[in-house]
Amino acid sequence: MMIYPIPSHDYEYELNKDLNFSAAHHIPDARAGKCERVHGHTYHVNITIAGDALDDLGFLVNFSALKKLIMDEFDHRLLNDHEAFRDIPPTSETLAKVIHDMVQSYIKTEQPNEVKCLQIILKETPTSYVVYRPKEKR
Ligand SMILES: Nc1nc2c(c(=O)[nH]1)N=C([C@H](O)[C@H](O)COP(=O)(O)OP(=O)(O)OP(=O)(O)O)CN2
Ligand SMILES: [Zn+2]
Repeated sequence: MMIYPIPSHDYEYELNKDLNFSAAHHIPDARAGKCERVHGHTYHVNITIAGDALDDLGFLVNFSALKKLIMDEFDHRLLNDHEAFRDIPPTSETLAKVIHDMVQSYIKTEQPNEVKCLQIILKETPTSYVVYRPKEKR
């Protein structure tokens, strides 16, 4: 089991959601070596959200809603076809930021309580992962 890096904050609540999705991608540049060819991964994502207030259900954010958001967008797709990767390849780094921005935009529009996505961990292979944290914490 992976031990996650922890973002520092002073919010009262912190939520973490793990999920997996399957997708294909390629990095269209010879410098990427074998990754220039289309290949697949079971991506593992860890989403960290924090806030001081819960909604009327007692949720910071619904775990299921977070999973659905990511699965609907990326599961069983070729990531290179996604509009977010029109100008930059779908690497672990770029995908982690895209997922962060999607989650932040979702909670801003759908959650009445003020919550923030503090960190995305994106694990592409058993030996490779990235951590994305937005600059400002609040
Ligand atoms: N900084 C990055 N480097 C690489 C990325 C990336 O997203 N960011 N991606 C790839 C490939 O897509 C590849 O799927 C993953 O590479 P790698 O970790 O080298 O995979 P291996 O299974 O071959 O690694 P082992 O060291 O044999 O476990 C490449 N680089
Ligand atoms: Zn890959």
